[in-house]
Amino acid sequence: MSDRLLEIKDLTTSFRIKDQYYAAVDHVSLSVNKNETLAIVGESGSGKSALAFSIMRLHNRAKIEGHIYFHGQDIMNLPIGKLNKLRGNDMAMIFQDPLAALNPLMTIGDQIGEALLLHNKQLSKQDRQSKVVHLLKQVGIPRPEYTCEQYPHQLSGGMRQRVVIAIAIANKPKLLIADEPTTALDVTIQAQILRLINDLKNKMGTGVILITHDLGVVAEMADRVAVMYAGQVVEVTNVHTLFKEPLHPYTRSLLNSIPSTDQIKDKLHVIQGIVPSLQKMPREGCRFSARIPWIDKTAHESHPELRQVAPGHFVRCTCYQHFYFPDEIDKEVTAYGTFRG
Ligand SMILES: Nc1ncnc2c1ncn2[C@@H]1O[C@H](COP(=O)(O)OP(=O)(O)OP(=O)(O)O)[C@@H](O)[C@H]1O
Repeated sequence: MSDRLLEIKDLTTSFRIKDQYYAAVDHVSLSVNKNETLAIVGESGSGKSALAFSIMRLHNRAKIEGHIYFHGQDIMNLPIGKLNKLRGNDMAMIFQDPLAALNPLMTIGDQIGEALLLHNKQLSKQDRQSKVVHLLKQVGIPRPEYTCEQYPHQLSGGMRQRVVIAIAIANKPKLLIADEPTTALDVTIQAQILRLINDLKNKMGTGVILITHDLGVVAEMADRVAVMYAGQVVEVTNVHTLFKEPLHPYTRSLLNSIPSTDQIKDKLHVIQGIVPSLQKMPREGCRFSARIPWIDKTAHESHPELRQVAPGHFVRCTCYQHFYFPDEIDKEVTAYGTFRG
């Protein structure tokens, strides 16, 4: 049997602004296997959350085109009843904002209990209660029986996020999408939550899509990484290659902008500019070219596609073959009195 759990083909998600639709996710194709963590990285506005919401089919106003195969079945046209059964059961999502994900009028115990009932309607009240307590313990809540009786507003941000995670993992989903799951948490809790997601993956064979800004988390958790920029995937490879031999200028810029202890850097690289807004996003040519203006225009393709450059390693646009950082020139100028042309 195939290990392929999720296959996204040519997915485009567009939002309507005034009278026009603009693609926030632009022809994205990606896959996730069982027992695999695919990290999705990229700056704010690159389309990571829009992609996650599209996979869960949670956008109600966006136009979504393409295919999403879950266990080989295209779920794009699944009726809402079947889709609801899939969500929260086989596919679950941990949202960035825990407060928005919880019902303010229900106790924590009832909310987790409701998620459990979705999977097993026959579950007795007693079994439900003990499973809720077990889940709360799993996510590191110190007094689970007490927390069961509390409402979301009575918990700290970190505690609420742990409850959201308890709900997401309640039915041992086959696919877990975690959108910045630990941003709101302090480092010790963060490590605990990440371990929990890893345990779920290793013990249950869960496929995980992990959206994060934190490349340290990527290094620790991911098997493969997809780098997104301006709605497109610009590089996909395994985690080892991503850190050792990144190719796309954007990936290299992201990696070069993080502090490192094992490499002495004169100064961290700052990526010039910002991800353009949907309306201002260039729709032709290399979308990253405006942020690396020192690279000759001829280095970019006019219709850059994601191409395989080594087994399992995909890169968009040939500009990676000509890319260098400006301070590399500075150093050469100082050292040799020459300018690389
Ligand atoms: N409902 C919406 N209506 C209009 N534009 C939207 C909507 N949701 C997202 N966008 C736009 O789509 C683009 C991608 O947003 P998205 O939230 O997916 O980025 P992201 O990479 O997840 O960023 P972050 O890391 O900040 O969450 C942005 O330009 C954003 O403003």
